[in-house]
Amino acid sequence: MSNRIISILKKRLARKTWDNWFTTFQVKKVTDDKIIFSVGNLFIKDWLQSKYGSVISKAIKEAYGKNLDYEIVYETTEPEAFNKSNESYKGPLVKKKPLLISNLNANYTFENFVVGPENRVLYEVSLEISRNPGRYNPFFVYGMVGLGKTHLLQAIAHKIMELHPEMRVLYITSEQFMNDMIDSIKYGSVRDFREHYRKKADVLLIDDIQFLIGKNGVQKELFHTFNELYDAGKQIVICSDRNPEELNGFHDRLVSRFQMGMVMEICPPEKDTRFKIAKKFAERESVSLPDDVAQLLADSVDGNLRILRGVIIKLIVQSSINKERIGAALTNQILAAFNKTTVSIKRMKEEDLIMSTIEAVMGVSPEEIKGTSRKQNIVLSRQLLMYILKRHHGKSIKEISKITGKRHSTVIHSIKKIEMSVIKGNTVVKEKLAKILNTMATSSAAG
Ligand SMILES: Nc1ncnc2c1ncn2[C@@H]1O[C@H](COP(=O)(O)OP(=O)(O)OP(=O)(O)O)[C@@H](O)[C@H]1O
Repeated sequence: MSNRIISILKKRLARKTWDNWFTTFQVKKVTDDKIIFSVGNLFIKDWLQSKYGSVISKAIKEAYGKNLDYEIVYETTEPEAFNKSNESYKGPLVKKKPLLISNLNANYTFENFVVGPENRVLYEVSLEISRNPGRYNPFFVYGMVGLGKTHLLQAIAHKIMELHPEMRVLYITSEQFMNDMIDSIKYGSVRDFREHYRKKADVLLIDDIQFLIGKNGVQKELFHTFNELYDAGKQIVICSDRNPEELNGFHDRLVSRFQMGMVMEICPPEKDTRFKIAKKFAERESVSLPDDVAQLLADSVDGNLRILRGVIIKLIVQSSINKERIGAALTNQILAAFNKTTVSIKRMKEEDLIMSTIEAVMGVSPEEIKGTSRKQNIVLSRQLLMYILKRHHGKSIKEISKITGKRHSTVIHSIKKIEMSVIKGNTVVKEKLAKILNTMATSSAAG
């Protein structure tokens, strides 16, 4: 009979709804007058009760031929952590004046976030988190590059500040967290660093967590920060380019913390949504985009929305310089130029892209990098390549050794050398590294 309720529900609900909300839903116990269901996540329990209560009641009636009460319970794999957090949460701990302790992009709001069917649930959940910070913890959003993760994170931050002005909201990238940690070690201010992250924020939003892959020391620090905030019932929101299980090289205990709350994927926008997003991008620049142009863009550019935005910005700039109307002709021209660059970038292997960027920034060719010269600039370029391959692209020592033709011990030594330079605050190395990474990010985003 219990299987029957599950199959009735499956039939009544859309596939996407089932996948989003009901995959952990099970019949736990049936008594004469009550059915107890269990789910694997606290947020889902509340969400099902408030949004799908009547569907569940109807399924019970269909299965048993009568109305029966039901209850949904949450079965945790980490009972202590969850219970502790719920008991201890009694609203924001720091009741102070509205205080923004991070820089947010004013455009990244819910109002500017175009919602299509592919991301409606994610949008609703994000709003719900903003209304009840600390209740559904943590909230983990993952998805491919340029799909709006940062936008959504910051929209949550904006909304929480609007609805709960007493809360202190801290938005950071994980790279910033790492740099702050390194600086605090360097300047002997670890206590201040911990105070800042563990005590001052009521809401912590961390962008691009995948940046910490392989960075064990920073992960350890983050783990303690996470636990302290979590135990105090403070909201944690995290985003990443991959789901928690795919965060290879992350401590298991951190991954399991990420999985304790709500994990949701941000999906690529469908064509109709891209049309609306194109209009919104132009509107953000105070320009009205004709429908035929928005349609052409929605048909031509999919995936990374930063490319769509890049095309629209170019379109606006070109039309203003040339005093030319924004129409299909100009749009096609700009699209063609964009396609050339993005296609050639896509065709490149990541190591070739890094090497060509190093060549542009350092003036050292791939042949010189793979060669045996001990010239200072060439050695530094070689070490930077190995460091980026390891720390930013998760390549193994073996793979890096194959790409560069260098021995394992040389690869390990080179990576350590750059790491130490960053920790010690060597400005030349830090600046070159930042320039290479920024150049790569810009070229892969927009060509
Ligand atoms: N649904 C949306 N509606 C309106 N604008 C959007 C939407 N999704 C993304 N954008 C815009 O697309 C651009 C890229 O989004 P964003 O930087 O948030 O992507 P991301 O997923 O964080 O990328 P990355 O993985 O590189 O960090 C931003 O200008 C953002 O405002």
